[in-house]
Amino acid sequence: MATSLKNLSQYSDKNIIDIKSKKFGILVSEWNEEITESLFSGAVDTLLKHGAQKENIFRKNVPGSFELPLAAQWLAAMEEIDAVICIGCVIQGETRHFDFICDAVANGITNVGLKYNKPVIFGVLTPNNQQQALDRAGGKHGNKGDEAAITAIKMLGF
Ligand SMILES: Nc1c(NC[C@H](O)[C@H](O)[C@H](O)CO)[nH]c(=O)[nH]c1=O
Ligand SMILES: CC(=O)[C@@H](O)COP(=O)(O)O
Repeated sequence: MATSLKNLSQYSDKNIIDIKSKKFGILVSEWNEEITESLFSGAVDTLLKHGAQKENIFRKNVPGSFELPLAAQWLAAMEEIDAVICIGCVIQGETRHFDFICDAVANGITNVGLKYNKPVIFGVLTPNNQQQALDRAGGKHGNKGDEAAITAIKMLGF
């Protein structure tokens, strides 16, 4: 289903586990900062809304989305981290650079979760333009950060 047909901030909150003791690493790409800060706020607000403790949410910045997989690996390797949320926004430019970054980031993040057997969430927007990004970072289509956070919570309750 296309995001335009669903709101990223609307989800079922049935069967949500107690996450008071859970520790979350959140990685935030500095590229497209206006967007990624909105995504980060959405993720944190959602975690806190469902009972996470502020002192159990650990933020680290990365230069760009391409660095998310390596940083996710560093966090996932920490025994005390229960889940990692990767926040980024890769906006299509004039060249194929977009394709290479998006593929590398998606595959890299997937592999980290599989390697460390814990939720490593893809909270990365890959829009064609700035407006599509704004629409998904607290705009008319909701906030991808909300979706990433509730996904982490649900996976911890698997
Ligand atoms: N163009 C975007 C980038 N580019 C930077 C890369 O992510 C990476 O930091 C660089 O290639 C050095 O390894 N990153 C984004 O997150 N979003 C973009 O739109
Ligand atoms: C996704 C990117 O790296 C992109 O913003 C770079 O832009 P361009 O393809 O015009 O160099």
